Formats: sequence, structure tokens, C-alpha cells
Amino acid sequence: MLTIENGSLKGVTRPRLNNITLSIDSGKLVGLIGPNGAGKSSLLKAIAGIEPASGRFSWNQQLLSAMKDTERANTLSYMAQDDIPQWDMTMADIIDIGLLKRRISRSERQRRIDNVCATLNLSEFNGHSIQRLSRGELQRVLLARALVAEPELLLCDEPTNALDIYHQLNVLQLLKKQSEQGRLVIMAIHDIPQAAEYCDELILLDKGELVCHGQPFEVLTKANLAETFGVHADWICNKRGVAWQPRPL
Ligand SMILES: Nc1ncnc2c1ncn2[C@@H]1O[C@H](COP(=O)(O)OP(=O)(O)OP(=O)(O)O)[C@@H](O)[C@H]1O
Repeated sequence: MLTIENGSLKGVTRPRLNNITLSIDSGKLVGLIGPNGAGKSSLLKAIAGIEPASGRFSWNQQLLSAMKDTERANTLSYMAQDDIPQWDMTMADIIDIGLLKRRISRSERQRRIDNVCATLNLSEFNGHSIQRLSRGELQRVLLARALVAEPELLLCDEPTNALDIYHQLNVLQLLKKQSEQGRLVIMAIHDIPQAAEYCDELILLDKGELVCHGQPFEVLTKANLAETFGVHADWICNKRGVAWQPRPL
């Protein structure tokens, strides 16, 4: 279980995160939603320990900041939104970085890399320099790097934003499966209908504040959507899925 008590992060003009308190059980896919600048990436970075936040961030009652590097590497993986390496490395080299600090055999390493590449349709790029990959292919490589560690807690910052629709659905199903295997997966996502359809819970942020945390139907109310995104939204739910028709207020 992830517990955050009074998580705060300073910004330039206002807090990027202001006293966020919440807890989330393992075995869930959780969507972080909110308008641009709401604090979604800041919250993921604060949980991952990439940005020094105040407050307490604990995993199964243990403070994440107090964990040793290896223990932390065994616990969580973080996929950044923009983490495009500028140097020339192969796809496998990049994915292998996700296994730093892991004590696993060379054959297990290779097995995991092959598996994750197959799952994300990356096998054809084996041996390719990452400089020759498209934005969407690279985004899948960055997700592979986070997934290969098989972490208990997986933090993904907009893992689908550069992907075509086939790969968006593939990644959402994959993340759902990860949660069904007992992991906690938290992803920032802008696509509200996809968040509603795939996530067990949503966390709605606005201006660094926690607006609402709960099941999609509890969070995606007309009032919350109007207040945070400034849109009026009609929902259409039928057998083919969930859609919405947002209009400016
Ligand atoms: N390193 C930083 N120092 C100070 N302020 C920052 C820093 N990074 C981001 N901010 C500010 O913090 C606020 C939250 O940013 P954050 O990136 O967390 O938003 P977000 O919800 O992920 O937005 P988006 O949907 O645009 O990706 C924004 O107002 C942003 O300008």
C-alpha cells in the first residue's frame, strides 16, 4: 500500500503539491488526471524521490526515502514523460538500465528484456540505436525500461501520449494486467474516457491540490470536470465503451 501524508513540493509562484494526503492499495491501476500544471508529474516525481518533497511517502508502512538504493530499486520504477537520451545507445542498453541494482543472472536479464520487447512490439528494433526510433517507439522503450524491473510500484508519466491507438490500448491493457498481478500502477493520463474505462481509481489534481480521489464515477462528476478543466461534459456509456462530449463552459 502506498501512503502519502502531507506531501508538498514548492513551486516558483505557488506550491506544485500542497499537503497531499492519500493512500492506495496494491493491485490497482490508478489514473492521475488534472489540467496542465495541476501537479501530476510533480506527484509522480515526489513519490519516486526524484524531487525532494516534504511529508511522508511510504510503501507498506516503510518510508521510501529511508530505503537503501537496492531496496528502492526492487520496489519502484518510474517512467518519465520526457527522458529521451541524447547519446547513441541500443534499445537493449536502454532497457537494461531498468535492471541496475538488481542481482539477477545474465540469462534472466535477457529473458526479461526479450519478454518486455515482445509485449510492447519492440522486438524488431533489437540492436537498433535509439536515435533512429520514432517518438512513439521510444516511448514504448522507456516503458519497457520501467517494466523490465517487475516492480511492486510502477509510476508512469503519460505512458500513452505519443502512441497510436493500437499501442495506446495495448499499453493500457498491459498496465491493467500488471495491476491484476498485484502491483500498484499509477499513471498520469490526459485521455479522460480511457482513464474512466481502464482505471480502478482516479486522483484528480488541480493547482497542486487534491480535488478528489475515488472510483471513476465518483471523480468524473460534472461539477469536478467543470471546476478543474473548465468544460461541460456529457457522458455516453454503452456496450461499445465510454465516450464523452466536452464543450467549453
Ligand atoms: N522544476 C520545477 N520548478 C518549479 N516549478 C515547476 C517545476 N516543474 C514544474 N513546475 C511547475 O509546477 C506545476 C506543476 O507541474 P507538473 O509538471 O507537475 O504539472 P502536470 O500536471 O504534470 O502538467 P502537464 O499536464 O502539463 O504535464 C506547474 O505550474 C509547473 O510550471
